[in-house]
Amino acid sequence: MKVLVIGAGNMGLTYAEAMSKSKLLKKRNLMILDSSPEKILSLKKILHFDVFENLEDCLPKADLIFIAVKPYHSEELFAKIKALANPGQIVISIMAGVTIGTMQESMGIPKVVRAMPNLPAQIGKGVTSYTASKEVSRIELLTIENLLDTTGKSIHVSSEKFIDASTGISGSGPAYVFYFMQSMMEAALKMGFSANDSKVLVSKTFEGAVDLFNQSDLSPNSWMDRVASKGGTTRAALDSMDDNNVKELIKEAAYSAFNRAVELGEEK
Ligand SMILES: NC(=O)C1=CN([C@@H]2O[C@H](COP(=O)(O)OP(=O)(O)OC[C@H]3O[C@@H](n4cnc5c(N)ncnc54)[C@H](OP(=O)(O)O)[C@@H]3O)[C@@H](O)[C@H]2O)C=CC1
Ligand SMILES: O=C(O)[C@@H]1CCC=N1
Repeated sequence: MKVLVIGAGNMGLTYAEAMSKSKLLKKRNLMILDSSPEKILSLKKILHFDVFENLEDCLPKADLIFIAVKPYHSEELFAKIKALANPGQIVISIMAGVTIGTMQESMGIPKVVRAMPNLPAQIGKGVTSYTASKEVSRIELLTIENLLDTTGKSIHVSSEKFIDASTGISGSGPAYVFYFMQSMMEAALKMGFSANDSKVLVSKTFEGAVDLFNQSDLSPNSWMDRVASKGGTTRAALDSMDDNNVKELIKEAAYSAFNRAVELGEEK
């Protein structure tokens, strides 16, 4: 099986590295294409895969086409792919919003998988949701799941609605965590800690809390109760967040990302 990754950015390069290093692909079965000349130069220094500058030279050889460009680059790319593709090829797209129907029609390829990964894929700790058009067979889907798992954990979802929804939870989610971290680091700096101490205090707090959560069946609410003493400091902070409606605002933010994913699909 030959895989072509289109778009060597944050996500495309991450998947190219992970898939080419896994035992799933034989040597030299990973091709990568990017439109930026500087990126091509740096990619050529990486030895796990073959680098291409023109679609004509690589697309016809691919069994699986992994699309990792920004949604606003997709329309132009699809038209070029359509001229070279054959209907037996399989497309996996990680683009936010762009629907399976649009991809089938614009590329003339019936077998399409839509997936939504997240940035921790870069360190093998990503989570990816995926769903497929009915033309993709069970065996093909199993192979694709194994490829997605090279960057972490994947979950199959029953419809594209859940791809847009997981964009609002896990796809964009790392940025919400960084937002919270940034806010806490700014508070620590204001309290007089050095930049380095602020970073250590905040990052270790996140790491420890997530590890605790993962090692038990307790809900986040139960863990909050274990930290908060009656009339104590944590309760003062949690009450302040509740008074300011922070939980509702976070839910609203996740819905904004979900809605934006749906909107991106409608813009096509
Ligand atoms: N970043 C994230 O955390 C996540 C991103 N995604 C999705 O992944 C996709 C990629 O995002 P990300 O990796 O951050 O984006 P990047 O901008 O980092 O990477 C995209 C790359 O594709 C290149 N490119 C653009 N058009 C073409 C083309 N026609 N042929 C070949 N290469 C092309 C770009 O080149 P140039 O820079 O010259 O335009 C760039 O190098 C997006 O659709 C996004 O929705 C999904 C989940 C998480
Ligand atoms: O912000 C975006 O549109 C992409 C999709 C999920 C994460 N980044």
